[in-house]
Amino acid sequence: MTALDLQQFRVGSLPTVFYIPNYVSTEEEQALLTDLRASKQWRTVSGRRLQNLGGIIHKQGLISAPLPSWLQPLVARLAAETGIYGNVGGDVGQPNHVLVNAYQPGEGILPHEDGPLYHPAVAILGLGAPAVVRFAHKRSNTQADADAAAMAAVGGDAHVYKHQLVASVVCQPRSLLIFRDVAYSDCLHGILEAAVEEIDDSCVNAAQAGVQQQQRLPRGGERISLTVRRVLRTHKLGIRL
Ligand SMILES: O=C(O)CCC(=O)C(=O)O
Ligand SMILES: [Fe+2]
Repeated sequence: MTALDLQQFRVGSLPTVFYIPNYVSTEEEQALLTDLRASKQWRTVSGRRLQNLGGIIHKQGLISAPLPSWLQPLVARLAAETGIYGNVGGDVGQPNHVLVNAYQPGEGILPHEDGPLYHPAVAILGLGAPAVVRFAHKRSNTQADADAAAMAAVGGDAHVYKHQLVASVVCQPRSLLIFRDVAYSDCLHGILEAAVEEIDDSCVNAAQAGVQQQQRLPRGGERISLTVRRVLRTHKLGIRL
């Protein structure tokens, strides 16, 4: 497998976001959806259905488990083609964890950062239905505290806390969203709890995703996404409990 020229898939000016339409074919999508739906690993966490494949993540790192065999070709292809998982001892870094999230129309994921447990780059494959991933600049605690204090001083709500939206990416089914650098380290990302997405001026990939600015995009059906990452510290389940 040869490396892709990622630069040709760069979208927007936020460092650094890439969008690759049709990363998998409709046949591959159907095969993945069939295996994902049949998996016994589904859990419900804070109202969202998810699967942890490759092991369970703890504050200390990953208690690793083998990735399912049907997922291994995709993960190997992602590592070789994107090269985003770094270099490990002279070899291309391999992702070791896949978080699978299922979203019905109207469901989303709150703005969050993926944090320091991972090599700071992530690839998200979207299947089944579209969604919009929005990036907002994280504000420093000092800045947020100063704003909250200023608010409180004038009798306002000290908890009002707005992140600044910097980019939104329409993730069509079968597409790959990759982000790293500032987008990984200094931004939050999330998906609105919307049944219909409003495409606004913050959209950085309207042409690549085949949508128009100001368009309304119905989420349409269930979206299943695969968040593919490399957890930096891993432990084998040999710990005596
Ligand atoms: O489903 C998505 O596109 C986003 C998932 C995500 O941000 C995560 O798993 O950390
Ligand atoms: Fe995330």
